[in-house]
Amino acid sequence: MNRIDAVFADLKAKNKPAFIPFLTIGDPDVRTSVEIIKVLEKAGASMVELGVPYSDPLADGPVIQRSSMRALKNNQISIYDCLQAAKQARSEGSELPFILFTYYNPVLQLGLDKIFSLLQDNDISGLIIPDLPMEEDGEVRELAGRHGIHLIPLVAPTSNDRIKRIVSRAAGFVYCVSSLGVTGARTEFHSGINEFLSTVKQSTALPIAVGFGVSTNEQFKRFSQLCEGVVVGSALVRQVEEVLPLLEKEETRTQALLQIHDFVRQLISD
Ligand SMILES: O=P(O)(O)OC[C@@H](O)[C@@H](O)c1c[nH]c2ccccc12
Repeated sequence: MNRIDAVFADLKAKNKPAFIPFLTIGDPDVRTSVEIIKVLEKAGASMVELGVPYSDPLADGPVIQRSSMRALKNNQISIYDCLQAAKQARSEGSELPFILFTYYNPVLQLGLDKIFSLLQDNDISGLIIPDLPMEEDGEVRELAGRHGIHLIPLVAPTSNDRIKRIVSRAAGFVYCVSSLGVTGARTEFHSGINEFLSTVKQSTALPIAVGFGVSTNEQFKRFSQLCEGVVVGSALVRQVEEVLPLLEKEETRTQALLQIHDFVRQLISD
């Protein structure tokens, strides 16, 4: 069974939501990303989106854009480095399912056949490509299925009559984008979000997760009532950005990691 399916089945039995953090790998470096993955697991993450930094992150707001630029400036992070981070976290005992989160261009540069054998060899359970439209995802979907990797689609409040077609080809879970625009913490969401989430829910037997803008415990709890999972990226990446000065010095790294841990604990507490 794919690790993602096992985690959602386990959480369903416990009637608990999945907490799915997004992390830009290589910000500030791969070693730190591995340590943050372990902190996320201890703090209660159900699975992790491993963000491949990209020079033209069209769907990202300023926090993740800055994070990607830091990762690329410091280390020229590639998909290989992200897989290395997953492998290292695994070797240090992480049981989390990993979802590789990448724009389409780095995938094309690596080559479709190559990437899926890499994902399989590195025990990656899912793949999200935000700029791969359903109309062009045939080959990717076929390869993903053949390698046991879940290709997780995004649906937006404006997807309307495309929702059924998108979710009919989904695997793992359906990623519901809460608002229009780019990633980034928000105080309010798309006006029809409750109806949107229930429409998606009724269109699939798969778990659904919501993302975009979640940054408070109140928002996490609100969406946990409507979905099986909640994705948080920018608010977490902002925490990493805030503790960068502490991460740079060995004597304050533990304090930095603890700050990230405590942020997550308060974000997802019942
Ligand atoms: O950052 P937010 O607002 O918490 O949203 C999650 C998001 O970070 C993550 O899933 C993501 C990062 N980059 C993206 C681009 C498109 C869609 C989703 C994403």
